[in-house]
Amino acid sequence: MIKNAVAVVTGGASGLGRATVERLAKQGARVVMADLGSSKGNEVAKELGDNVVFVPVDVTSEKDVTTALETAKDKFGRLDLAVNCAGTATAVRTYNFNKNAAHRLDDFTRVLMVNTVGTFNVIRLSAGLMGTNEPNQDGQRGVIVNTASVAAYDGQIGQAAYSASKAAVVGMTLPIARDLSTQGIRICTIAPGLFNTPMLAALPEKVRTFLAKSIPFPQRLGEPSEYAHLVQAIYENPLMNGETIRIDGALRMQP
Ligand SMILES: NC(=O)C1=CN([C@@H]2O[C@H](COP(=O)(O)OP(=O)(O)OC[C@H]3O[C@@H](n4cnc5c(N)ncnc54)[C@H](O)[C@@H]3O)[C@@H](O)[C@H]2O)C=CC1
Ligand SMILES: C[C@]12CCC(=O)C=C1CC[C@@H]1[C@@H]2[C@@H](O)C[C@@]2(C)[C@H]1CC[C@]2(O)C(=O)C=O
Repeated sequence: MIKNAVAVVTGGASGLGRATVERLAKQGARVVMADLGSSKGNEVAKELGDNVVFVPVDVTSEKDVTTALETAKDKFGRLDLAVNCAGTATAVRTYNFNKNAAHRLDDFTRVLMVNTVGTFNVIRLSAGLMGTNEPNQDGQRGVIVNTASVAAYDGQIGQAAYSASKAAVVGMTLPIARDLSTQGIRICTIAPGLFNTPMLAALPEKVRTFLAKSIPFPQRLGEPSEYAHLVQAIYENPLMNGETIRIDGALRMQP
């Protein structure tokens, strides 16, 4: 049960992460919201009350993530759930033949650093803290939930970096489940389709309507609360482990 659990949610100040923090806090969990110092983390944490603490974190930094985990331990006594929502996207073709310009290598690296390396950084450090928990009657010590994307499977034009970064998250899920099984730590990845968050709000209305029309059913963008619902379901179902779950209204993205 999520009540009284202690969670860390990266990217928790916006979109899917924020909805997750809200849902967990409403259900009686205590949450460390980890997001960039430049995010709205402080404001959002104040809105959500005493069971939510904001810690400025860049997920690619060992020091920052360690500070967030120490906050979970010092303030709430333990860590039961880590949710990786921090992420960034880009839309650049591999080669722009009109401008004779190749995809910048540092753009590719930046997306991989945040989405892939940042996710792994949080997983490896969270696992250490969860490993110190007393196991429950099933032998479980903790749960980790990652966020990939349907772009891991059907990436669109301009999505080489983003799709590669998310496919890596899908790829690491099973081996990590195997690595952490000895300590009773489960890990699953969610692959969202198209969700109504600031990441998509940046696209023109016409593009968003076009994208939503490509979803078989329901033919609309997903609500962040629907993602948060799945995080809770994964936490509460002891047999879910090592798997990536699409939540996408049967969407298969076109080129
Ligand atoms: N919105 C959508 O349709 C979809 C989103 N996703 C993924 O879901 C996750 C959440 O996305 P949204 O909520 O839509 O985006 P968002 O842009 O609303 O939220 C992302 C959050 O991550 C934070 N962040 C970015 N870089 C960070 C870093 N280095 N360290 C710590 N925090 C960092 C941002 O400050 C922001 O608060 C991302 O991983 C995204 O790739 C996947 C599929 C679909
Ligand atoms: C590539 C997309 C769609 C077309 C466009 O005009 C701009 C884009 C940049 C952001 C991309 C867009 C689409 O591919 C869906 C994703 C990949 C979006 C970033 C997050 C996104 O919603 C996702 O992860 C979907 O699974």
